Amino acid sequence: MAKNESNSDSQGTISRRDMLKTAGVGGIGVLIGASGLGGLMSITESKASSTGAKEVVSYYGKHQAGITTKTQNNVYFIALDVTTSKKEDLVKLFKEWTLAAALMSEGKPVGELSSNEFLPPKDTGEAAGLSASNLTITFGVGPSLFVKDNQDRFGLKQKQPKELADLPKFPLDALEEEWSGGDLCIQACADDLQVAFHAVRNLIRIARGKAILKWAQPGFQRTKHADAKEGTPRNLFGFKDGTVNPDVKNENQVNEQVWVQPGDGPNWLAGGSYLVVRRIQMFIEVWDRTNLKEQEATFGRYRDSGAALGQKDEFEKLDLKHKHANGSYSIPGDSHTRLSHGNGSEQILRRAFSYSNGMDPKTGSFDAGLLFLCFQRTPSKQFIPIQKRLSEMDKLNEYTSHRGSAMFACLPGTKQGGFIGETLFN
Ligand SMILES: C=CC1=C(C)c2cc3[nH]c(cc4nc(cc5[nH]c(cc1n2)c(C)c5CCC(=O)O)C(CCC(=O)O)=C4C)c(C)c3C=C
Ligand SMILES: [Fe+2]
Repeated sequence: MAKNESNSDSQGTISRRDMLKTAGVGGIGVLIGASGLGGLMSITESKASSTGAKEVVSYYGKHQAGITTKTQNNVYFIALDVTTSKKEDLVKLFKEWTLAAALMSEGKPVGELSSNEFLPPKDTGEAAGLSASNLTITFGVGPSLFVKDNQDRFGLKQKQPKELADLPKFPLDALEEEWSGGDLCIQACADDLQVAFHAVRNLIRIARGKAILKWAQPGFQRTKHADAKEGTPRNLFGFKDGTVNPDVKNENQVNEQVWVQPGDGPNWLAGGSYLVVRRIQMFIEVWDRTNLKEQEATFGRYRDSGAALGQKDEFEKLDLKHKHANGSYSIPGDSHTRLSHGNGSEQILRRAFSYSNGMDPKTGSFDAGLLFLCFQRTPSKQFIPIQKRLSEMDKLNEYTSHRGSAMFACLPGTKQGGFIGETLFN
């Protein structure tokens, strides 16, 4: 935050830094009583402000944030397993998560930072003084929340959409249980990794006794500081990744491709979206020994400009018929671009992030790759047919391995006073 900017936003809300000061950490020293956060919020909400909300993505709305939101620099993605067997615990959890997520999205702590020295603070504190950094928190439910080991765990079996099912096994899948599945998921995206981590950490803390972490994967893209022009980010193979995507500003397109529509399935999911996650390892050492011509033939695009082979501009409409003088196609038949595009009828909203988890102890190489996250209205007509084509003959498969996989239904959004999941649980 710039030195002369106020910490408060236009709604009279207050940042983590102001909250710290109010709580006495920054020196002002107001005692917070047993009324805790509720009391504190009533003090702070009346605070007027002169500047607009900075780096805040509004939490409440028809759809959850973090889907058509402009992609942030970082993600912290987690899958959880539910440990409670009581539906009312789940409802309570989603109510608490909603309030906490709304606060954190505004750059506020989830509870008082230091009101009682004999108790652990409600908020873990590492985001104190940090801006909201465009934090978005997106919640999803997996097929196993509905039925696990043939058990209708929470009386929700009748509400399970047909589309919310385990993905089929694709050729070359090398999936590991430790990176797959989950009853619930949380995608926290922010322009600051510490802010994203703080969000999931506090949400897991709130879930204590009700749900546990199953797997977690942070991811990154180039920062907006490093690329002031905010061009298409490059993946760890050095190629621009994210060029062709539905236009999130076009309401017709997102209704067609991304948001589940009333009548598509059970009504509780209308306004939500299906998320497919693939944790794809990329063999960067092998790639780095591959010549540029081969690399470009693998993607069917030029590394430098991102344009399709035989074409000039990154965003030019694909010309799959373009041929070399010798009559062969400029964009090879086994290239990632030709196969993922198909006949253009299937589209997904990709929101992928690179990851780098140090060294893979089994091989001594980097454990690095792509946390492939994509949103869609109907997985059986979007991700599944695309991935079927790719898994059968994509040249990229020589350099990648799908190690993790999961599917979630991201719930519709909610209004202030409501809670995420209300349409499913009520
Ligand atoms: C099943 C869906 C897809 C998987 C899995 C996937 C993996 C994957 N992709 C890249 C890099 C690039 N992908 C590009 C385009 C592209 N990829 C998919 C789908 C999957 N990719 C689609 C639908 C598209 C767009 C197709 C089109 O209509 O043109 C590109 C080209 C530039 C771009 O448009 O983003 C790159 C580069 C990697 C590295 C990867 C797995 C590690
Ligand atoms: Fe791709």
